[in-house]
Amino acid sequence: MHSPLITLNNGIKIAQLGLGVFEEDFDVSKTKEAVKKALEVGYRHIDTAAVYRNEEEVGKALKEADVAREEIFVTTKVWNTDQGFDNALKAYDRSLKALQLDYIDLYLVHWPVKEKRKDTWKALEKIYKEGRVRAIGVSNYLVPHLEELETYANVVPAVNQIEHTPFCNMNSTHLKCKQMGIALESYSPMVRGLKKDHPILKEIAAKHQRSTFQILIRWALDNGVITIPKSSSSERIRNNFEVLDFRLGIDDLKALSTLHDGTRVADDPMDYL
Ligand SMILES: NC(=O)c1ccc[n+]([C@@H]2O[C@H](COP(=O)([O-])OP(=O)(O)OC[C@H]3O[C@@H](n4cnc5c(N)ncnc54)[C@H](O)[C@@H]3O)[C@@H](O)[C@H]2O)c1
Ligand SMILES: OCCc1c[nH]c2ccccc12
Repeated sequence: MHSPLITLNNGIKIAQLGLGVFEEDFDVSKTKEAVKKALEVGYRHIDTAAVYRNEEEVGKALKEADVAREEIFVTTKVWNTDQGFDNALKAYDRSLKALQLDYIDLYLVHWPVKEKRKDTWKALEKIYKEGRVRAIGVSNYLVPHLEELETYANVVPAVNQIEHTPFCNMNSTHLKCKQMGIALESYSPMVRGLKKDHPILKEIAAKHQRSTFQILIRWALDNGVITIPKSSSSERIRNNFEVLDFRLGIDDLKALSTLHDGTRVADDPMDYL
């Protein structure tokens, strides 16, 4: 069974359910096998970043996997220390080489670094207009960042990747993205397990005979949001993908909409204003 596809604002399609490969301890030894396992299970969307220090491992997995390149959607990101026009151009070339790819499907500005984000976006527009990347986007852009981007962008981001979960719902950003035609992508969809025993989550999980992790992944999918749960465990990689044969009901979504408590696992993008 394959993930549903989302059509981005430039017409290209992305698998709505992907695999994230950020290891908090930067232990890249697990990445290659995790990506190969994910592709074997049916994932066709891999999310990495220059700062994850594992683009080489992702590239090896893509080479070794028995899946055609054109079937796989690969995202990577330009890190904060590589922002600015010339730096971002060089960073893209480094990522392309590390991944051993002829093109990247989606290239994101990792964080809206103040003073540099406009020039960084101009660099990504150059790469995109030259046809060297299939789509460009942003990450950790909230409404103020998007409103500022609207004043200088010639290309509308295809994706905005943010921390968006029932506990840290960025509904105002989601609405702004919809208004701009930007697809929303949720990172840390499982809140890194912090909320796995929440009573409302457990009640919904029991009703569907699923894990609370699967309920959190399904929440993103049923809200039309792209999501990229991370695991390097073969069993969990499979479990996280086994969410395509059920949906949450309106009562489940209403209950999950009451869970916002500000819990987040990443920095607050509002600190980047
Ligand atoms: N753009 C950004 O700034 C940004 C920030 C954070 C993460 N991301 C991306 O999003 C991806 C996912 O986010 P994340 O890794 O922060 O958190 P996540 O919510 O995907 O949770 C990952 C954690 O949950 C555990 N886990 C995974 N599946 C499980 C299961 N079935 N049962 C029990 N535990 C399970 C994993 O061991 C891992 O520790 C990252 O790998 C990265 O690609 C992007
Ligand atoms: O995309 C994940 C970004 C991130 C989260 N925690 C970090 C620590 C150091 C560098 C990058 C990150």
